[in-house]
Amino acid sequence: MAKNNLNTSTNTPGLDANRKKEIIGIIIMSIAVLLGLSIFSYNAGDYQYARSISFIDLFNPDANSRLVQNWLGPVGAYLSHYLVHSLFGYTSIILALIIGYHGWHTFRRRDFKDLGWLTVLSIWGMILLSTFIGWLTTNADFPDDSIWSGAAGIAIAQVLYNITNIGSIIILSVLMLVTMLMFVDRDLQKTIDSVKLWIENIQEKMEERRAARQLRKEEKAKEREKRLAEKRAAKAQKKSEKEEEEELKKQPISETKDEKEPVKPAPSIDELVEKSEEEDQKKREKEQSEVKTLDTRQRASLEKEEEIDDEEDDIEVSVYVGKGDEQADEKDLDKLNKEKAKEVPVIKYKFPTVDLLDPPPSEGNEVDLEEIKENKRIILDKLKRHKIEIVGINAIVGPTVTLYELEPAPDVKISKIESYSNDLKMATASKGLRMISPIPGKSAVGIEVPNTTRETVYIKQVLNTKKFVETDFVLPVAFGKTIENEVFMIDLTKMPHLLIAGATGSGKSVGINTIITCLLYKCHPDNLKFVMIDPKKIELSLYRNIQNHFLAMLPDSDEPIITDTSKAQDTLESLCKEMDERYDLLKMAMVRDIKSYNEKYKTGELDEELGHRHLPYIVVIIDELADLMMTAGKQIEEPIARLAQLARAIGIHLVVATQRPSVNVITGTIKANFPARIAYQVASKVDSRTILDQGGADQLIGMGDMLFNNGTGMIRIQNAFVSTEEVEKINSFIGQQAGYKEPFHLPIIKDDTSEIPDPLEDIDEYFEAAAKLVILHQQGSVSLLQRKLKIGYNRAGRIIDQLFNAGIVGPYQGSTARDVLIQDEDELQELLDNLDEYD
Ligand SMILES: Nc1ncnc2c1ncn2[C@@H]1O[C@H](COP(=O)(O)OP(=O)(O)OP(=O)(O)O)[C@@H](O)[C@H]1O
Repeated sequence: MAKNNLNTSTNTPGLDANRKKEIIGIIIMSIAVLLGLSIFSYNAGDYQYARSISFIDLFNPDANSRLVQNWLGPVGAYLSHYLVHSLFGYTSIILALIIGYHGWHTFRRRDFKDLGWLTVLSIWGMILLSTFIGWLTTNADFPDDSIWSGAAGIAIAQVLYNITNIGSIIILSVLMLVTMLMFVDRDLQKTIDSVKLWIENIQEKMEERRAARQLRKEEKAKEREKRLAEKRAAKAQKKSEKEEEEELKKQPISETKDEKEPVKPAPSIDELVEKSEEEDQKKREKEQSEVKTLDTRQRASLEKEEEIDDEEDDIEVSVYVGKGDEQADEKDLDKLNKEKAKEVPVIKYKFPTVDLLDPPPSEGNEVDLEEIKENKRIILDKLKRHKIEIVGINAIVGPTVTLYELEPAPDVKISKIESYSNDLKMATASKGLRMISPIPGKSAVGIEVPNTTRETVYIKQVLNTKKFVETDFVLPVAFGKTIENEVFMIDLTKMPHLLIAGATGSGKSVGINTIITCLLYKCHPDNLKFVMIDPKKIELSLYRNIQNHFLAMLPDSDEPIITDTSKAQDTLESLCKEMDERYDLLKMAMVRDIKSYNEKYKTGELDEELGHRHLPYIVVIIDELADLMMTAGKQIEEPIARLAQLARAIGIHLVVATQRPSVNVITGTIKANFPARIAYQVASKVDSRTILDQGGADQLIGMGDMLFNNGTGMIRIQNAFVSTEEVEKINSFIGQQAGYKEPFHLPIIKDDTSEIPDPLEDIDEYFEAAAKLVILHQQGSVSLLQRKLKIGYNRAGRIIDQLFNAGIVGPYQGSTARDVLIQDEDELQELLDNLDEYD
């Protein structure tokens, strides 16, 4: 539109906007050249002569103007005096270069977007350089009379020196270095990548050349052989003809001789070409079968939406949209959960109902065929320009991105397409463009281009699918939807720990809420406990409401959500102790994992007297590992690594998130023990590599766009969105129910170096009642206290320890209950009276 206006307003025929730009460009470049020449030919004495020239002198051929040596005469003398002498010395030449570059841009009608940054950086570089030289001139006897630095450079250097003394040269040097690096490239990673790419391209070209040379050599050799063979055949024929003649001469009446064995003719050029084509075909097939073996996952069933055929090119694009998983009936999950709750009579519990979740908007996202057509055109255009031929395109439309599967012509190297990913990114003007090369299982390259309008995946769409409702996973987590619109679900017991990273605002917290929500909708509080560590103090605070149902904590802690680093450390150590205890229990029960253990316990095969108990799964959520690592480092790293290494079989699973995926937060030890990793959008390729061991997460587009890597392959998922209101509703639904008397208690960590604790320190309020019970039953057993006092295993165990310390029961005796050392209540009273602190 603007262009049209411009054209109509210019009435001069032949001088359209573009031509004007070219003329202006040439004028600007000429000015730059003149300026450069005047600076280049600066002469210190010129200015005096130039000043003495009067107006009349300009018409006098013998006037002083003749004495001016500057190539641009008096005008040049003035210009160069101000620029070289008064301002920045010879470094002012940079000004001429900048002006010239602007002229060139105008002439080539290029975009000025990036030029602003370069101009500022160049001017800054000029001032810095002249100051640097000025410093050397004034402080290091640089052989110069300010021509190189100019008066301004010297003045700035002087001021800097007066302020920071010798520090000024260090400051200047560092600034110079940084400026130089910025000149090289604003994004150093990009530079390294492009240098790598460049080297790879050269290598590729050299290889191609070598192959071509080899081919030529082989062809020549074959030709030579062919010629030789022909010669030999001709010779042989001649010889045989001669022999025949001689024979005929010798036996003129004899019958015709036996037919001689024909000489094998040399292969023709056509045969050779055919043979080499066959060999190539075999090679290609072998390559393709190798690629196929990379496939790690099944493709979901896709529905073909449309076939777009453009008149401009003859390649049609087949558009596919995943069918999505079948939705369950609204009441299915609730019904199943009701049954499940009945099976666990320990407490009366109602699972959160599906209607607590917001219904997704009724209208789905339309597939934008125009957008697909446009992207296809851009991609093909770009590749065609680089002489890359594509023979087929599929577009798979996902909720956030569309995957274009490009099938290159047989002779095109897949790595060649990959090298143009930056070009394609610019051409499609997309924020994040990810390349998958090759697509596992296919000899095709994938290009993921973000959709202009993305579709939010709501948690209800994911939880209310048959896949989730009917799953028999123990700890099912349905993260969201894949590009094929499939619900992506894992069993945390199989994974078994998750490491999550993503820049701030990328959707980590929503992701953690999705994980917890999935588990709350599928697990009974008797089977699942959470340990929540939230140094940021806000994200997980909503879950305080469900502490008596689902949270596990240290008995002496008054905060169900751990926000303090030292408490976090204690809790992690306590979890290690719980892990060791669980291992002992599993060993005693002679089972290999928690599932078999709980089954055995349920059937009554395990004796409570020996400390056997039902073991709930424990999911430890750490939202912001960086905060903990910064303050406690090794003390936090060690228990996390231990748990991650060993806790899998005994039902303790870690979900650890951080917004700072640097190597001092995600250390080698932590990383090695978390094979399953999730990356939301991160700031750089380096961050992506820290979390996923490869790039890609830097190309994600935020708001729950994530990559999941379980060590065997990578998959892009749109995380399901669960709002804070939904989380609140679920929590208050559970929190309102009666639940257990207290949160699940983790074992107390005893300081090994300290003595046996004072028997009457932190005495339990049930101490006296417990003492009376064991005396009455003459049996010092934990399960007796658990049953009669309706308390948990840990607390009962602690009370037994206190009874032992007070001399009421005897020491631990393995499988049998402890002896009771007091005979009756009178004796007990006497003992209690003697314990003065207890009075
Ligand atoms: N799956 C999603 N679908 C749609 N929008 C989302 C999704 N996940 C996150 N968002 C949007 O992005 C915003 C930021 O998400 P979130 O708070 O989870 O980021 P974060 O990575 O936890 O950030 P921080 O580290 O600062 O807490 C949310 O308020 C929401 O609007």
